[in-house]
Amino acid sequence: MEDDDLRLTWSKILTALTQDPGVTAPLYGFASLIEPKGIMAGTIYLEVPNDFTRSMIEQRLRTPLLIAIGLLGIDAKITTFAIVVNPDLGAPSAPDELALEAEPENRNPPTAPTIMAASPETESRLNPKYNFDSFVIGSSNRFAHAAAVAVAEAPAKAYNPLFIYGDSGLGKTHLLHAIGHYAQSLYPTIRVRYVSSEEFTNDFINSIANNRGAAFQSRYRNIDILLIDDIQFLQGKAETQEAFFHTFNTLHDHNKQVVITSDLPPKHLTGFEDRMRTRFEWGLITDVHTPDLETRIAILRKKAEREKLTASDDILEFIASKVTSNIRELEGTLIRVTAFATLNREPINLSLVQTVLKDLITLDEDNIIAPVDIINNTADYFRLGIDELTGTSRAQAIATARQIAMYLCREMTNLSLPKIGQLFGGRDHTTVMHACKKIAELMKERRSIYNQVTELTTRIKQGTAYAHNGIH
Ligand SMILES: Nc1ncnc2c1ncn2[C@@H]1O[C@H](COP(=O)(O)OP(=O)(O)OP(=O)(O)O)[C@@H](O)[C@H]1O
Repeated sequence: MEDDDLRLTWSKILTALTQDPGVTAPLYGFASLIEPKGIMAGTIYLEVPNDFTRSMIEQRLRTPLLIAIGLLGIDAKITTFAIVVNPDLGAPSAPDELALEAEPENRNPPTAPTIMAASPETESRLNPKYNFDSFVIGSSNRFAHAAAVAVAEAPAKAYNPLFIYGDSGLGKTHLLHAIGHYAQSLYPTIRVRYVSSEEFTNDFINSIANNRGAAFQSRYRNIDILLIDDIQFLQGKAETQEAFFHTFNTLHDHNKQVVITSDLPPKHLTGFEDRMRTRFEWGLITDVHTPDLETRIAILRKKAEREKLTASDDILEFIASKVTSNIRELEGTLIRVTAFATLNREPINLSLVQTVLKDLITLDEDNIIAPVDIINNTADYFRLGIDELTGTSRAQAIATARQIAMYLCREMTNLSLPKIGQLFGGRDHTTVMHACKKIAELMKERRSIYNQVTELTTRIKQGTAYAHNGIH
Protein backbone atom coordinates (compact mmCIF):
# COMPACT_ATOMS: atom_id res chain seq x y z
CA MET A 1 0.00 0.00 0.00
CA GLU A 2 1.25 3.45 -0.89
CA ASP A 3 2.25 5.80 1.90
CA ASP A 4 -0.61 8.18 1.11
CA ASP A 5 -3.15 5.38 1.22
CA LEU A 6 -1.79 4.19 4.53
CA ARG A 7 -2.07 7.68 6.00
CA LEU A 8 -5.58 8.08 4.64
CA THR A 9 -6.61 4.74 6.12
CA TRP A 10 -5.09 5.63 9.44
CA SER A 11 -6.70 9.05 9.52
CA LYS A 12 -10.09 7.36 8.91
CA ILE A 13 -9.41 5.07 11.86
CA LEU A 14 -8.52 8.04 14.06
CA THR A 15 -11.64 9.88 12.95
CA ALA A 16 -13.76 6.84 13.86
CA LEU A 17 -12.08 6.78 17.27
CA THR A 18 -12.98 10.41 17.86
CA GLN A 19 -16.61 9.53 17.25
CA ASP A 20 -16.56 6.64 19.69
CA PRO A 21 -18.06 7.94 22.97
CA GLY A 22 -16.02 5.38 24.90
CA VAL A 23 -12.77 6.96 23.73
CA THR A 24 -12.10 9.76 26.19
CA ALA A 25 -9.67 12.59 25.43
CA PRO A 26 -6.81 10.97 27.40
CA LEU A 27 -7.36 7.65 25.64
CA TYR A 28 -7.41 9.43 22.33
CA GLY A 29 -4.10 10.93 23.42
CA PHE A 30 -2.61 7.45 23.29
CA ALA A 31 -4.03 6.80 19.83
CA SER A 32 -2.43 9.95 18.52
CA LEU A 33 0.98 8.71 19.63
CA ILE A 34 0.66 5.87 17.10
CA GLU A 35 2.62 5.93 13.86
CA PRO A 36 1.14 3.59 11.19
CA LYS A 37 3.87 1.68 9.42
CA GLY A 38 2.23 -0.56 6.87
CA ILE A 39 -0.36 -3.21 6.10
CA MET A 40 0.40 -6.85 5.52
CA ALA A 41 -1.89 -9.85 5.28
CA GLY A 42 -4.88 -8.04 6.80
CA THR A 43 -2.92 -6.54 9.71
CA ILE A 44 -2.11 -2.87 10.08
CA TYR A 45 1.28 -2.45 11.81
CA LEU A 46 1.45 0.39 14.27
CA GLU A 47 4.44 1.83 16.12
CA VAL A 48 4.32 3.51 19.52
CA PRO A 49 7.09 5.22 21.49
CA ASN A 50 7.07 3.09 24.65
CA ASP A 51 5.76 0.01 26.44
CA PHE A 52 3.38 2.02 28.54
CA THR A 53 1.57 3.38 25.49
CA ARG A 54 1.46 -0.11 23.99
CA SER A 55 -0.07 -1.63 27.08
CA MET A 56 -2.58 1.21 27.47
CA ILE A 57 -3.66 0.75 23.86
CA GLU A 58 -3.90 -3.00 24.22
CA GLN A 59 -5.87 -2.78 27.43
CA ARG A 60 -8.11 0.19 26.79
CA LEU A 61 -8.21 0.84 23.06
CA ARG A 62 -8.22 -2.66 21.61
CA THR A 63 -11.96 -2.91 21.06
CA PRO A 64 -12.47 0.69 19.83
CA LEU A 65 -9.60 0.16 17.38
CA LEU A 66 -11.05 -3.10 16.08
CA ILE A 67 -14.45 -1.43 15.67
CA ALA A 68 -12.83 1.49 13.82
CA ILE A 69 -11.04 -0.98 11.55
CA GLY A 70 -14.33 -2.81 10.97
CA LEU A 71 -15.93 0.49 9.91
CA LEU A 72 -13.41 0.80 7.07
CA GLY A 73 -15.27 -1.98 5.28
CA ILE A 74 -13.92 -5.00 3.43
CA ASP A 75 -12.28 -2.94 0.70
CA ALA A 76 -9.69 -1.78 3.15
CA LYS A 77 -8.53 -5.40 3.53
CA ILE A 78 -7.64 -4.95 7.20
CA THR A 79 -9.06 -7.05 9.97
CA THR A 80 -6.72 -6.45 12.86
CA PHE A 81 -3.69 -4.52 14.10
CA ALA A 82 -0.30 -5.22 15.68
CA ILE A 83 1.71 -2.85 17.83
CA VAL A 84 5.48 -2.53 17.91
CA VAL A 85 7.45 -0.32 20.31
CA ASN A 86 9.88 2.04 18.64
CA PRO A 87 11.60 4.25 21.25
CA ASP A 88 12.81 6.65 18.51
CA LEU A 89 9.24 7.80 18.12
CA GLY A 90 9.29 9.08 21.68
CA ALA A 91 12.02 11.58 20.85
CA PRO A 92 10.13 14.78 20.39
CA SER A 93 10.42 15.95 16.83
CA ALA A 94 8.27 17.80 14.36
CA PRO A 95 4.59 18.16 15.15
CA ASP A 96 2.56 15.09 14.36
CA GLU A 97 0.61 16.21 11.32
CA LEU A 98 -1.50 13.12 11.28
CA ALA A 99 -2.81 13.65 14.77
CA LEU A 100 -3.56 17.26 13.94
CA GLU A 101 -5.42 16.27 10.80
CA ALA A 102 -7.69 13.96 12.71
CA GLU A 103 -8.15 16.38 15.55
CA PRO A 104 -11.76 16.97 16.45
CA GLU A 105 -12.55 20.57 17.27
CA ASN A 106 -13.19 20.09 20.95
CA ARG A 107 -10.09 18.14 21.80
CA ASN A 108 -6.59 19.13 22.52
CA PRO A 109 -4.54 16.64 20.62
CA PRO A 110 -1.09 16.01 21.95
CA THR A 111 1.56 17.13 19.56
CA ALA A 112 5.28 16.70 19.85
CA PRO A 113 7.25 19.44 21.51
CA THR A 114 10.04 21.15 19.70
CA ILE A 115 12.69 21.12 22.34
CA MET A 116 14.85 24.17 22.67
CA ALA A 117 18.55 23.89 23.29
CA ALA A 118 19.30 23.79 26.99
CA SER A 119 20.55 27.04 28.29
CA PRO A 120 22.90 27.15 31.24
CA GLU A 121 20.89 29.80 33.05
CA THR A 122 17.78 27.62 33.13
CA GLU A 123 18.02 25.73 36.36
CA SER A 124 15.50 22.99 36.79
CA ARG A 125 15.48 23.15 40.61
CA LEU A 126 14.85 19.42 40.87
CA ASN A 127 15.48 17.51 44.07
CA PRO A 128 17.69 14.49 43.23
CA LYS A 129 15.99 12.38 45.92
CA TYR A 130 12.65 12.44 44.17
CA ASN A 131 12.91 10.19 41.14
CA PHE A 132 10.95 7.25 39.73
CA ASP A 133 13.45 4.75 41.16
CA SER A 134 12.71 5.86 44.69
CA PHE A 135 8.95 5.99 44.12
CA VAL A 136 7.00 2.96 45.29
CA ILE A 137 4.02 2.05 43.14
CA GLY A 138 0.84 0.75 44.75
CA SER A 139 -2.86 0.81 44.05
CA SER A 140 -3.07 4.27 45.61
CA ASN A 141 -0.82 5.89 43.03
CA ARG A 142 -0.53 3.44 40.11
CA PHE A 143 -2.44 5.52 37.61
CA ALA A 144 -0.82 8.81 38.61
CA HIS A 145 2.59 7.16 38.32
CA ALA A 146 1.81 5.70 34.88
CA ALA A 147 0.58 9.06 33.64
CA ALA A 148 3.69 10.77 35.02
CA VAL A 149 5.94 8.30 33.21
CA ALA A 150 4.00 8.77 29.97
CA VAL A 151 4.35 12.54 30.21
CA ALA A 152 8.09 12.33 30.83
CA GLU A 153 8.52 9.95 27.89
CA ALA A 154 6.51 12.02 25.44
CA PRO A 155 6.21 15.57 26.77
CA ALA A 156 3.19 17.51 25.48
CA LYS A 157 2.11 14.50 23.46
CA ALA A 158 0.07 12.35 25.77
CA TYR A 159 -1.68 14.63 28.23
CA ASN A 160 -1.36 18.36 28.51
CA PRO A 161 -1.72 19.47 31.18
CA LEU A 162 -1.36 16.56 33.54
CA PHE A 163 -3.17 17.47 36.76
CA ILE A 164 -2.37 15.42 39.88
CA TYR A 165 -4.35 16.00 43.06
CA GLY A 166 -4.56 14.46 46.50
CA ASP A 167 -4.05 15.09 50.20
CA SER A 168 -0.83 16.28 51.67
CA GLY A 169 2.19 14.00 51.90
CA LEU A 170 1.04 11.43 49.36
CA GLY A 171 3.75 11.87 46.75
CA LYS A 172 2.60 14.62 44.38
CA THR A 173 5.78 16.66 44.69
CA HIS A 174 7.82 13.49 44.39
CA LEU A 175 6.09 12.66 41.08
CA LEU A 176 6.63 16.17 39.72
CA HIS A 177 10.36 16.00 40.31
CA ALA A 178 10.51 12.45 38.96
CA ILE A 179 8.93 13.61 35.69
CA GLY A 180 11.61 16.28 35.40
CA HIS A 181 14.49 13.89 36.09
CA TYR A 182 13.26 11.20 33.76
CA ALA A 183 12.56 13.64 30.91
CA GLN A 184 16.04 15.09 31.35
CA SER A 185 17.58 11.64 31.20
CA LEU A 186 15.70 10.85 27.99
CA TYR A 187 16.20 14.23 26.33
CA PRO A 188 19.37 15.81 27.69
CA THR A 189 18.71 19.19 26.14
CA ILE A 190 15.19 19.53 27.46
CA ARG A 191 14.44 22.54 29.64
CA VAL A 192 12.54 21.71 32.79
CA ARG A 193 11.48 24.03 35.57
CA TYR A 194 9.99 23.04 38.90
CA VAL A 195 8.29 25.75 40.89
CA SER A 196 5.93 25.80 43.84
CA SER A 197 2.97 28.10 43.46
CA GLU A 198 4.21 30.20 46.36
CA GLU A 199 7.51 30.72 44.58
CA PHE A 200 5.73 31.52 41.34
CA THR A 201 3.69 34.15 43.22
CA ASN A 202 6.74 35.67 44.90
CA ASP A 203 8.65 35.67 41.66
CA PHE A 204 5.77 37.42 39.93
CA ILE A 205 5.37 40.03 42.68
CA ASN A 206 9.12 40.72 42.74
CA SER A 207 9.25 41.01 38.99
CA ILE A 208 6.57 43.70 39.09
CA ALA A 209 8.18 45.50 41.99
CA ASN A 210 11.57 45.50 40.25
CA ASN A 211 10.26 46.15 36.78
CA ARG A 212 11.60 42.85 35.54
CA GLY A 213 8.49 41.49 33.84
CA ALA A 214 10.39 40.43 30.72
CA ALA A 215 12.85 38.31 32.70
CA PHE A 216 9.92 36.71 34.55
CA GLN A 217 8.22 35.85 31.28
CA SER A 218 11.30 34.37 29.75
CA ARG A 219 11.99 32.30 32.88
CA TYR A 220 8.61 30.63 32.65
CA ARG A 221 7.95 30.58 28.96
CA ASN A 222 11.27 29.49 27.42
CA ILE A 223 11.01 25.99 28.80
CA ASP A 224 9.79 22.62 27.60
CA ILE A 225 8.25 21.33 30.81
CA LEU A 226 6.76 23.44 33.59
CA LEU A 227 6.14 21.55 36.82
CA ILE A 228 3.99 23.66 39.14
CA ASP A 229 3.27 22.43 42.66
CA ASP A 230 0.28 23.13 44.94
CA ILE A 231 -1.70 25.32 42.55
CA GLN A 232 -4.39 25.78 45.24
CA PHE A 233 -2.05 28.38 46.65
CA LEU A 234 -3.06 30.74 43.79
CA GLN A 235 -6.62 30.74 45.12
CA GLY A 236 -7.99 34.26 45.16
CA LYS A 237 -4.75 35.80 43.84
CA ALA A 238 -6.25 37.32 40.71
CA GLU A 239 -3.12 38.95 39.32
CA THR A 240 -0.86 35.99 39.83
CA GLN A 241 -3.53 33.79 38.30
CA GLU A 242 -3.61 36.09 35.31
CA ALA A 243 0.18 35.75 34.97
CA PHE A 244 -0.12 32.00 35.25
CA PHE A 245 -2.97 31.95 32.73
CA HIS A 246 -0.75 33.63 30.13
CA THR A 247 2.21 31.43 30.96
CA PHE A 248 0.03 28.35 30.64
CA ASN A 249 -1.44 29.46 27.31
CA THR A 250 1.94 30.30 25.84
CA LEU A 251 3.41 26.98 26.85
CA HIS A 252 0.39 24.97 25.73
CA ASP A 253 0.16 26.80 22.41
CA HIS A 254 3.80 25.97 21.74
CA ASN A 255 3.36 22.30 22.60
CA LYS A 256 5.19 22.55 25.88
CA GLN A 257 4.20 20.31 28.74
CA VAL A 258 2.58 21.62 31.91
CA VAL A 259 2.15 19.43 34.99
CA ILE A 260 0.12 20.77 37.91
CA THR A 261 -0.48 19.46 41.41
CA SER A 262 -3.19 20.48 43.82
CA ASP A 263 -4.90 19.32 46.99
CA LEU A 264 -8.27 19.30 45.19
CA PRO A 265 -9.56 18.42 41.73
CA PRO A 266 -10.09 21.42 39.40
CA LYS A 267 -13.83 21.54 39.83
CA HIS A 268 -13.56 21.85 43.61
CA LEU A 269 -10.93 24.55 43.54
CA THR A 270 -12.52 27.75 44.73
CA GLY A 271 -11.18 31.20 44.05
CA PHE A 272 -10.19 30.39 40.48
CA GLU A 273 -11.71 31.81 37.35
CA ASP A 274 -13.69 29.32 35.28
CA ARG A 275 -11.38 29.73 32.28
CA MET A 276 -8.49 28.65 34.50
CA ARG A 277 -10.31 25.60 35.85
CA THR A 278 -11.39 24.62 32.35
CA ARG A 279 -7.78 24.62 31.23
CA PHE A 280 -6.82 22.38 34.11
CA GLU A 281 -9.34 19.90 32.76
CA TRP A 282 -7.99 19.90 29.20
CA GLY A 283 -5.59 17.05 29.67
CA LEU A 284 -5.64 14.24 32.18
CA ILE A 285 -6.73 14.54 35.80
CA THR A 286 -5.50 11.87 38.16
CA ASP A 287 -5.29 11.51 41.91
CA VAL A 288 -3.14 9.92 44.59
CA HIS A 289 -4.76 8.25 47.59
CA THR A 290 -3.67 7.17 51.01
CA PRO A 291 -1.48 4.10 50.52
CA ASP A 292 -2.63 0.72 51.74
CA LEU A 293 -0.64 -1.30 54.26
CA GLU A 294 1.40 -3.20 51.65
CA THR A 295 2.44 0.01 49.92
CA ARG A 296 3.36 1.64 53.24
CA ILE A 297 5.54 -1.34 54.10
CA ALA A 298 7.15 -1.24 50.66
CA ILE A 299 7.87 2.49 51.06
CA LEU A 300 9.50 1.91 54.44
CA ARG A 301 11.50 -0.99 53.05
CA LYS A 302 12.80 1.09 50.19
CA LYS A 303 13.64 3.96 52.48
CA ALA A 304 15.40 1.61 54.92
CA GLU A 305 17.42 0.07 52.06
CA ARG A 306 18.49 3.48 50.81
CA GLU A 307 19.53 4.61 54.26
CA LYS A 308 21.18 1.24 54.91
CA LEU A 309 19.09 0.61 58.01
CA THR A 310 18.71 -2.80 59.48
CA ALA A 311 15.10 -3.14 60.46
CA SER A 312 13.31 -6.45 60.09
CA ASP A 313 10.12 -6.82 58.10
CA ASP A 314 8.16 -7.22 61.33
CA ILE A 315 9.32 -3.84 62.51
CA LEU A 316 8.56 -2.13 59.24
CA GLU A 317 5.15 -3.76 59.24
CA PHE A 318 4.51 -2.57 62.78
CA ILE A 319 5.41 1.02 61.93
CA ALA A 320 3.34 0.88 58.75
CA SER A 321 0.34 -0.39 60.72
CA LYS A 322 0.57 2.52 63.18
CA VAL A 323 1.22 5.42 60.83
CA THR A 324 -1.47 5.24 58.24
CA SER A 325 -2.44 8.48 56.62
CA ASN A 326 0.60 10.31 55.42
CA ILE A 327 3.86 9.18 53.84
CA ARG A 328 5.81 12.13 55.17
CA GLU A 329 4.83 11.05 58.68
CA LEU A 330 5.85 7.50 57.89
CA GLU A 331 9.29 8.72 56.89
CA GLY A 332 9.47 10.94 59.98
CA THR A 333 8.78 7.93 62.19
CA LEU A 334 11.55 5.95 60.57
CA ILE A 335 13.96 8.87 61.08
CA ARG A 336 13.14 8.97 64.78
CA VAL A 337 13.35 5.23 65.25
CA THR A 338 16.72 5.14 63.54
CA ALA A 339 18.02 8.10 65.49
CA PHE A 340 16.94 6.58 68.79
CA ALA A 341 18.52 3.21 67.97
CA THR A 342 21.79 4.78 66.80
CA LEU A 343 22.07 7.01 69.85
CA ASN A 344 21.44 4.15 72.24
CA ARG A 345 23.48 1.68 70.20
CA GLU A 346 20.53 -0.65 70.30
CA PRO A 347 19.16 -2.80 67.53
CA ILE A 348 15.83 -1.71 66.14
CA ASN A 349 13.38 -4.01 67.88
CA LEU A 350 9.72 -3.86 68.72
CA SER A 351 10.04 -2.41 72.21
CA LEU A 352 12.32 0.34 70.94
CA VAL A 353 9.83 1.22 68.22
CA GLN A 354 7.00 1.28 70.75
CA THR A 355 8.96 3.67 72.96
CA VAL A 356 9.58 6.02 70.07
CA LEU A 357 6.04 5.86 68.77
CA LYS A 358 4.69 6.84 72.19
CA ASP A 359 6.31 10.23 71.74
CA LEU A 360 5.09 10.72 68.25
CA ILE A 361 2.07 12.44 66.97
CA THR A 362 -0.22 11.13 64.36
CA LEU A 363 -1.98 13.83 62.51
CA ASP A 364 -5.69 13.48 62.19
CA GLU A 365 -8.46 15.85 61.43
CA ASP A 366 -9.24 16.49 65.11
CA ASN A 367 -5.68 17.15 66.04
CA ILE A 368 -4.50 19.91 63.78
CA ILE A 369 -1.28 21.53 64.78
CA ALA A 370 -0.87 25.18 63.99
CA PRO A 371 2.60 26.36 62.99
CA VAL A 372 2.24 29.21 65.44
CA ASP A 373 2.07 26.64 68.27
CA ILE A 374 5.30 25.11 67.05
CA ILE A 375 7.00 28.51 66.87
CA ASN A 376 5.69 29.63 70.28
CA ASN A 377 6.61 26.39 71.99
CA THR A 378 10.06 26.25 70.42
CA ALA A 379 10.82 29.87 71.30
CA ASP A 380 9.64 29.26 74.86
CA TYR A 381 11.57 25.99 75.20
CA PHE A 382 14.84 27.59 74.10
CA ARG A 383 14.06 30.83 75.93
CA LEU A 384 14.19 32.88 72.78
CA GLY A 385 11.97 35.66 71.51
CA ILE A 386 9.77 34.84 68.51
CA ASP A 387 11.69 37.51 66.58
CA GLU A 388 14.96 35.78 67.33
CA LEU A 389 13.64 32.37 66.36
CA THR A 390 12.25 33.58 63.05
CA GLY A 391 14.92 36.22 62.47
CA THR A 392 18.29 36.27 60.82
CA SER A 393 20.74 35.62 63.67
CA ARG A 394 23.35 33.02 62.79
CA ALA A 395 24.41 32.44 66.40
CA GLN A 396 24.72 28.66 66.71
CA ALA A 397 22.14 28.13 69.46
CA ILE A 398 19.53 30.26 67.72
CA ALA A 399 20.20 28.76 64.31
CA THR A 400 19.79 25.22 65.66
CA ALA A 401 16.59 26.11 67.50
CA ARG A 402 15.29 27.62 64.27
CA GLN A 403 16.18 24.47 62.34
CA ILE A 404 14.39 22.33 64.92
CA ALA A 405 11.30 24.50 64.60
CA MET A 406 11.42 24.16 60.82
CA TYR A 407 11.86 20.40 61.12
CA LEU A 408 8.82 20.18 63.41
CA CYS A 409 6.75 22.34 61.07
CA ARG A 410 7.60 19.95 58.27
CA GLU A 411 6.84 16.89 60.33
CA MET A 412 3.77 18.02 62.22
CA THR A 413 1.91 20.21 59.75
CA ASN A 414 0.88 20.01 56.13
CA LEU A 415 2.75 23.15 55.20
CA SER A 416 4.88 23.09 52.10
CA LEU A 417 8.58 23.96 52.24
CA PRO A 418 8.17 27.47 50.77
CA LYS A 419 5.36 28.22 53.18
CA ILE A 420 7.53 27.19 56.12
CA GLY A 421 10.31 29.35 54.70
CA GLN A 422 7.95 32.30 54.71
CA LEU A 423 7.13 31.81 58.39
CA PHE A 424 10.82 32.00 59.20
CA GLY A 425 11.57 35.41 57.77
CA GLY A 426 10.94 34.69 54.09
CA ARG A 427 13.59 32.02 53.69
CA ASP A 428 13.95 29.96 50.56
CA HIS A 429 12.49 26.42 50.39
CA THR A 430 16.00 24.98 50.00
CA THR A 431 16.94 26.44 53.41
CA VAL A 432 14.01 24.59 54.97
CA MET A 433 14.99 21.40 53.15
CA HIS A 434 18.52 21.76 54.46
CA ALA A 435 17.28 22.35 58.01
CA CYS A 436 15.12 19.21 57.93
CA LYS A 437 17.99 17.09 56.65
CA LYS A 438 20.39 18.53 59.18
CA ILE A 439 18.09 17.89 62.17
CA ALA A 440 17.35 14.34 60.97
CA GLU A 441 21.12 13.72 60.94
CA LEU A 442 21.83 15.53 64.22
CA MET A 443 19.17 13.50 66.00
CA LYS A 444 21.28 10.41 65.32
CA GLU A 445 24.49 12.02 66.47
CA ARG A 446 23.51 14.09 69.48
CA ARG A 447 21.28 12.87 72.24
CA SER A 448 20.58 16.45 73.30
CA ILE A 449 19.04 17.23 69.92
CA TYR A 450 17.02 14.02 69.92
CA ASN A 451 15.70 14.82 73.38
CA GLN A 452 14.89 18.41 72.48
CA VAL A 453 12.92 17.34 69.42
CA THR A 454 11.07 14.66 71.39
CA GLU A 455 10.26 16.91 74.35
CA LEU A 456 9.08 19.66 72.07
CA THR A 457 6.87 17.26 70.15
CA THR A 458 5.21 16.21 73.39
CA ARG A 459 4.70 19.79 74.52
CA ILE A 460 3.20 20.85 71.22
CA LYS A 461 1.03 17.77 71.09
CA GLN A 462 -0.23 18.30 74.62
CA GLY A 463 -0.93 21.95 73.95
CA THR A 464 -3.02 20.95 70.97
CA ALA A 465 -4.85 18.29 72.96
CA TYR A 466 -5.63 20.83 75.74
CA ALA A 467 -6.83 23.35 73.23
CA HIS A 468 -8.96 20.69 71.63
CA ASN A 469 -10.49 19.79 74.97
CA GLY A 470 -11.10 23.43 75.79
CA ILE A 471 -8.35 23.50 78.46
CA HIS A 472 -6.11 26.57 78.28
N1 LIG B 1 5.02 6.24 46.52
C1 LIG B 1 6.03 6.75 47.21
N2 LIG B 1 7.21 6.09 47.28
C2 LIG B 1 8.23 6.57 48.02
N3 LIG B 1 8.20 7.73 48.70
C3 LIG B 1 7.06 8.43 48.65
C4 LIG B 1 5.93 7.99 47.90
N4 LIG B 1 4.95 8.89 48.05
C5 LIG B 1 5.44 9.86 48.83
N5 LIG B 1 6.71 9.59 49.21
C6 LIG B 1 7.57 10.40 50.08
O1 LIG B 1 6.74 11.03 51.06
C7 LIG B 1 7.15 12.36 51.29
C8 LIG B 1 5.99 13.29 51.04
O2 LIG B 1 5.68 13.28 49.65
P1 LIG B 1 5.43 14.61 48.79
O3 LIG B 1 6.19 15.76 49.37
O4 LIG B 1 5.66 14.28 47.37
O5 LIG B 1 3.88 14.81 49.08
P2 LIG B 1 2.86 15.85 48.48
O6 LIG B 1 1.68 15.04 48.05
O7 LIG B 1 3.50 16.72 47.47
O8 LIG B 1 2.48 16.71 49.75
P3 LIG B 1 2.14 18.30 49.88
O9 LIG B 1 0.82 18.47 49.21
O10 LIG B 1 2.07 18.50 51.36
O11 LIG B 1 3.23 19.06 49.22
C9 LIG B 1 8.34 12.62 50.38
O12 LIG B 1 9.53 12.47 51.10
C10 LIG B 1 8.23 11.53 49.33
O13 LIG B 1 9.47 11.13 48.83
